[in-house]
Amino acid sequence: MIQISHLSKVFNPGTADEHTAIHNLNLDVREGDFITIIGSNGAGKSTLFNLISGTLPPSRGTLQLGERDITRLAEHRRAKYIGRIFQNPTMGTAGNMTLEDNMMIASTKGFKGLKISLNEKRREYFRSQLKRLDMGLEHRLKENVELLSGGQRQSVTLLMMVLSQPRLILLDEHTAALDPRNAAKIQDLTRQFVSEFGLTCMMITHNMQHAIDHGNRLLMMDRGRIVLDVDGEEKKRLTVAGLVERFHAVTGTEFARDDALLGE
Ligand SMILES: Nc1ncnc2c1ncn2[C@@H]1O[C@H](COP(=O)(O)OP(=O)(O)OP(=O)(O)O)[C@@H](O)[C@H]1O
Repeated sequence: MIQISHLSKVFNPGTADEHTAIHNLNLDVREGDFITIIGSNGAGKSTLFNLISGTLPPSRGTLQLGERDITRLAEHRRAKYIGRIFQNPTMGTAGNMTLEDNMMIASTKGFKGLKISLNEKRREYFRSQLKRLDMGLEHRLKENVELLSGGQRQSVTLLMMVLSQPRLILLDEHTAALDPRNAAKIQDLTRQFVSEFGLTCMMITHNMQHAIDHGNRLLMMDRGRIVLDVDGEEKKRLTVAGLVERFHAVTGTEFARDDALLGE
């Protein structure tokens, strides 16, 4: 579905600050894959997402989405196919606009959508979708999104993303800024949407247990490389202790993130 070949990213090339954040990385994401990604600090996880979404151009290598080479495709044009949710719950929605206008923009992919009719039929559709979140938001269509809590806002972002039907969804620690109850709620919704809509999804998490509990495939990154790629039955058998051990075995270093082990 998405094929990443010999992808490299070098920051500040030719200077004293030169740093290779992604090293000759190869990855074939299959249709319907739900991939969780863990890695030590600075492993290159967000840089990989920046390269996939087109936020950054690669130094070398190619990205192919289906039959199409998207290596040089501008970020805003990729956005139709590749959706991304960030840690910060305020980033996925426009706070000073109403919930229904936010949903209208997402469902029609652009501001011009507002000129199309936001009629009662559409409102009813938005209400029925918002009900899925089980947060009572179906009664708050006319409220500005900035009035919602972080957890509610991130749920709306997730719902809007799913409804806009991108081919690939990138979740960049999308629950890390939420309190544990809301984080668990969003993780549950993520799991539910992925299976219900058959989404293809990549999720960065610092929580090893989440990485084990979610998805069908797990990648571990270290210093710009994928050092572990596990799926199927082997993934189901993973444990946090086992992952830490394997990280040590393949990299020769300790996993440098305490929060990953503490499950915070
Ligand atoms: N714009 C940039 N300019 C220079 N160096 C960068 C830039 N973006 C990232 N880096 C460096 O590239 C490396 C990988 O960073 P990245 O943010 O992708 O890691 P990460 O795995 O997401 O880490 P974390 O878990 O700490 O968020 C780091 O050493 C980082 O300092």
